Amino acid sequence: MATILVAFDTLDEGFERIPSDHTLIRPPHGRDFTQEELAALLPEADVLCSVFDIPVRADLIARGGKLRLIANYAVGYNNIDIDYARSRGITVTNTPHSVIAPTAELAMALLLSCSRRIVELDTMIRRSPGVKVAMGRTDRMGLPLAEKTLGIVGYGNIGEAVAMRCRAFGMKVIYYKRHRLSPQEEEAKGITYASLDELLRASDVVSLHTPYSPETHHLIGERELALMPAHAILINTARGAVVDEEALLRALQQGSITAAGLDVFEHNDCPLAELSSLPNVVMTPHVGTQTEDARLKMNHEMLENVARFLAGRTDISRVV
Ligand SMILES: NC(=O)C1=CN([C@@H]2O[C@H](COP(=O)(O)OP(=O)(O)OC[C@H]3O[C@@H](n4cnc5c(N)ncnc54)[C@H](O)[C@@H]3O)[C@@H](O)[C@H]2O)C=CC1
Ligand SMILES: O=C(O)C(=O)[C@H](O)COP(=O)(O)O
Repeated sequence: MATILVAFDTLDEGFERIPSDHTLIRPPHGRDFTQEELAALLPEADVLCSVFDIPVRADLIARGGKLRLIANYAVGYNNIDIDYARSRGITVTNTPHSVIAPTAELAMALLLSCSRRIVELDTMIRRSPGVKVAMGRTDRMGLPLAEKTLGIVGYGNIGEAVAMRCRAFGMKVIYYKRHRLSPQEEEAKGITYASLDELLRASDVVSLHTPYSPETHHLIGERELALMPAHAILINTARGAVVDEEALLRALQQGSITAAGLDVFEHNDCPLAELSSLPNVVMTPHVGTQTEDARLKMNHEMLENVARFLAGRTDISRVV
């Protein structure tokens, strides 16, 4: 029978999927296991349940002599040393289905907040409690979305869900990914391919949805930001280091793009301090999947992967 080490604090719902003859090791509610605790517990574990903000590096994995499965509670798995896991024959799974809609909804929330300057206007009202804020007819105008162009960088599950929502707002959608879709797929989805440079030049809104990898590190840097029109908006719900945050800060300060909506940040999800003083930035602290529904579904999806793997099934969300 297997020992399942759950590295992080999570809901209880979903654990009923694990047959009771397996041993579960979970941290006390309210906190995650530390790296030291994980290193001490791993030699006993057949399965490790991990999450995007707990690094699962080679030195930690190496402690798991019996480890057969790392089940990540996230679609992104850049917290795991995948090459080392592969070299050890350890399976890695993720939770691709439950994160799609909530993350796409957050991207829409950031987009609408930026395009209609919601946070800036809300702050104005709060600064003068009980006083009507006087707005000139042309003060603080927003960017309309209808008939504008959305550029999706990384057209996978979440990119597609954002594209679908933006099409409902009347936007034209162009996309960039490594492997272009077939003309039939493009036609069915109502999207047009562009190279990254073409997309950046042509888009009024750019929304990032690639995984983080050495290939996507600083995919959007100074050169790419300079290609975007001055009225354009950048949305990042992917991973912080897909964008060169220093370069983004300069672009926003200099007005070479209009606004940014950011859920993720380059340095361990801690935004550069200077971003906080810019009215044209809307920030959230990596909460793409922070809804009750998503948290439940992610738990179920992760634990279903564990239960199926332990039952010898291959119908799991396997990344390695
Ligand atoms: N802010 C949040 O809370 C959340 C963030 N995420 C992030 O969103 C990312 C995307 O998630 P999904 O859409 O589910 O993944 P996915 O695997 O369905 O789609 C990723 C897309 O990016 C493309 N891509 C990969 N490398 C590329 C490159 N170098 N250049 C251009 N395109 C490239 C792929 O071809 C694919 O179309 C995750 O990897 C994760 O980092 C996901 C969920 C929640
Ligand atoms: O799925 C991903 O990739 C994510 O970024 C996660 O949904 C974030 O989940 P938490 O770590 O906030 O539980």
